[in-house]
Amino acid sequence: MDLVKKGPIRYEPQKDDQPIMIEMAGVTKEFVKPSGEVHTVLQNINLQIAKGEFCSIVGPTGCGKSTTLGLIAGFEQPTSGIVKIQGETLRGINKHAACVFQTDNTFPWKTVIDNVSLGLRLRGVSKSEAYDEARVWIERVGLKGFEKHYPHQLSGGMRKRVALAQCLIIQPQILLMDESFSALDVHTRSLMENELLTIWEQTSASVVFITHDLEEAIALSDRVIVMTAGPAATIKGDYRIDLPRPRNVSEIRFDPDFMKLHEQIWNDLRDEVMISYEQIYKSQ
Ligand SMILES: Nc1ncnc2c1ncn2[C@@H]1O[C@H](COP(=O)(O)OP(=O)(O)OP(=O)(O)O)[C@@H](O)[C@H]1O
Repeated sequence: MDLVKKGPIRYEPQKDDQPIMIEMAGVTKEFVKPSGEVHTVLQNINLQIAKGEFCSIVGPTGCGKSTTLGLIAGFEQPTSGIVKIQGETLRGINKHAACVFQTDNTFPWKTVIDNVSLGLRLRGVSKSEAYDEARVWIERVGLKGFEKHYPHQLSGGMRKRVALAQCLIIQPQILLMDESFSALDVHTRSLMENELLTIWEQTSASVVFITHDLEEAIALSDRVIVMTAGPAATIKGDYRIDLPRPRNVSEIRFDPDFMKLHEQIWNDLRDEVMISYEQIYKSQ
């Protein structure tokens, strides 16, 4: 199985029959430290993600995964290079994208139905219509009966479902997920991963999923991108995950092809993790 592309090339979508949704062309991102020193986080990132593609990004801690997501969301602007969404240069916030972070996106003073319907209300949809649509999404994420509950009355997994419904109700073309399930216990996490796949398969959303967990990345994705250790991180490998769908994330881990992919990608990732550890050790 020769699934990896390496070297200074443009990383193209695996769903090559679909139009490009996200493009990063020659993207470099620098931050200026309080000392005035320039810190280059990302260096010349070239990446294309197709419509409907599920793409995970893995890499050592601090390499710039969240920064990459922030650039696609439009929270950050590239220092050089371009981010394009559906062929248009992104200026300001990406209106096609919704984000699910590690911490809850829910508003604690709003009920589940008010949290979930909020995105539609902000787009001018009437309360009754927004509530009707919210009920559909609340049921879809398995929270029927909890419409009137407040976030503090729910478990962490249930709050994550609210956050997902809150994002998905606006039918985003891009779903950006930053370690979204990492705070969940292992059982809730696999349930949520399977539910995410079921919902995603019914949409044409492109997903960019950041995780530290390589198994999670392989189990969910069409494609896993490995980043190098920073500073000036770049893309080291781009792996096609040609495992059959629909997938059960708990079962797919025992597939021999999964294990082979895991070994191959981990070989790449491990070297970067070791470089990152050395850097942290030397800086102490
Ligand atoms: N707004 C900012 N100002 C200055 N430096 C920043 C800013 N945002 C991120 N950085 C720096 O950029 C680097 C990459 O951070 P980022 O959060 O993107 O990495 P990451 O790969 O997501 O990390 P982790 O895996 O630990 O979550 C870090 O050195 C971080 O300190």
